[in-house]
Amino acid sequence: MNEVASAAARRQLRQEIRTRRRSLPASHRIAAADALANRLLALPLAPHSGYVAGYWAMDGEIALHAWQLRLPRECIYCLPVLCDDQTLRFAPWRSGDPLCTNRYGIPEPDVSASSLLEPSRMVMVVMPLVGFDDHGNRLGMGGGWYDRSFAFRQGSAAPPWLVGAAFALQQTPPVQAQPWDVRLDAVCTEDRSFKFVSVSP
Ligand SMILES: Nc1nc2c(c(=O)[nH]1)N(C=O)[C@@H](CNc1ccc(C(=O)N[C@@H](CCC(=O)O)C(=O)O)cc1)CN2
Ligand SMILES: Nc1ncnc2c1ncn2[C@@H]1O[C@H](COP(=O)(O)OP(=O)(O)OP(=O)(O)O)[C@@H](O)[C@H]1O
Repeated sequence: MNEVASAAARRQLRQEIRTRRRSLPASHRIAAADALANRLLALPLAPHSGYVAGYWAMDGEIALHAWQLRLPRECIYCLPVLCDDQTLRFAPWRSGDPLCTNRYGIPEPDVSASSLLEPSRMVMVVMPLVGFDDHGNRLGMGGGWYDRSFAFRQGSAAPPWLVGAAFALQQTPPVQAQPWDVRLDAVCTEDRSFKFVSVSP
């Protein structure tokens, strides 16, 4: 299959996938969030303790609430916070903790700057995405937030483990990696898990 290479092709692919994703029926979303949680918890790289990052689903993204609720007791669920240096930090968040909205209208923990955690503190990061291919390439919303925040993983091993979460319909033909792209270690959908690295026990 032809590689998706040009910026215009990526833009068009993003729009098509986002439109299809938004039109998924609620019944599928509910079952998919549950199946996703099972798959994320069953990954060989899934941690038993430490900080794990999720996201607040928007724009029809697959939801993480089932995973958050079923995490091992020693794992601390965190949400991303947009920072002025154009990278993400993370903050622990449980249902009921205060939230504010960021520039995209996405809720994020309402905490002081001093309690934000660096991306390198995470053991596992479940990343939102628009599209993914079977090599672990990720097409995001186009802001470069995750690539900038986890650029250090281009030259170093996990942790943090980087795991994409998506509906199966978000799989794309091979996407040409950009120089700044950070490859995913795994992708979980409601249907299957893709593992792009080997994990020693
Ligand atoms: N749930 C979730 N949280 C996330 C991300 C994500 O993809 N999903 N991000 C992943 O990086 C970061 C935010 N990045 C984003 C980048 C662009 C747009 C967006 O809506 N863009 C609009 C137009 C731009 C605008 O409104 O200013 C669009 O494309 O329609 C949203 C989030 C951090 N948090
Ligand atoms: N490590 C980096 N250093 C500097 N700029 C970067 C880096 N990573 C990405 N960018 C910038 O971000 C822009 C958007 O990148 P890209 O289209 O790959 O975003 P994305 O992965 O789709 O977005 P997101 O991570 O927000 O979902 C790029 O044009 C690039 O200029």
